[in-house]
Amino acid sequence: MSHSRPIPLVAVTADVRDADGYRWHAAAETYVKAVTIGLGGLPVVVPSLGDALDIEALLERVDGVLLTGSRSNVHPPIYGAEADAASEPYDHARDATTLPLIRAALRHGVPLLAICRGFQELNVALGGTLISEVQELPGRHDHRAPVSDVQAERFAIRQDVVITTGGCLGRIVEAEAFQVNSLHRQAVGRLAEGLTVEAVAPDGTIEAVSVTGARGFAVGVQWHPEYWVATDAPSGRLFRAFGEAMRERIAARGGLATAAE
Ligand SMILES: N[C@@H](CCC(=O)NCCCC(=O)O)C(=O)O
Repeated sequence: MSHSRPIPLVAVTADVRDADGYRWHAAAETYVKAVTIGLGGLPVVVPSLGDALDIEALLERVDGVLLTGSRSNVHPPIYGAEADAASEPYDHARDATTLPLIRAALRHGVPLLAICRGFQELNVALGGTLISEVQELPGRHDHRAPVSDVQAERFAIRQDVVITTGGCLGRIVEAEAFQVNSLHRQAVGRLAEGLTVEAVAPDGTIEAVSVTGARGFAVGVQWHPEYWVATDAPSGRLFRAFGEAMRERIAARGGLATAAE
């Protein structure tokens, strides 16, 4: 059976958690649901196996990569900073997987959407740095999640972002400024050379980037478009653009290989 509108297969990155005597590789439901609801894709959670994961084989089979958010932080020595208790928790297995995955996806032109930690991984993967506890820095606002036991309150849309004029994100979301949610303690420090700023917060925090001259869709956002993808216009447009980029690549590669063909 061929699809008139192909269903992109989307690699979704996983956190590593230890519980009940097992090591789990997991992605939050909001991300995998956003792939289905937001772009009509088929999510596949990719274990953070580091060198044991055949990234080239993965990228041959998937149509895009979604880098998820996480409460864990990229290990600071990776970008030349000191590791201290304040920047914990870490997820070394995830770092060892996502950073090479980002570089390989960009090399092959595989569409990539990076969210929050994923956005920070994109900057680090291309040689940039991060700053920790951004809320403690002079002139910066508090970008952490509101204190609440209710997820909808933690992911509330409440922070202004201003879109870079003439950038790709502005064309995607069809807006010059809008509000987003904000659930992060770290932020971009030194922007990687290969990235273009697509949005900033009022305090100057970089909130979105694109990969300069990328072969395909390659966008990262510090906020969480997955959470309100069904109801928030900029979130929905971003996921639909990600989906269309994957469908264009599928078509350019001769369509989906399906069992019936
Ligand atoms: N840990 C990093 C990245 C932030 C991030 O991905 N947040 C998502 C977690 C959502 C939650 O708190 O439930 C940072 O803090 O900057």
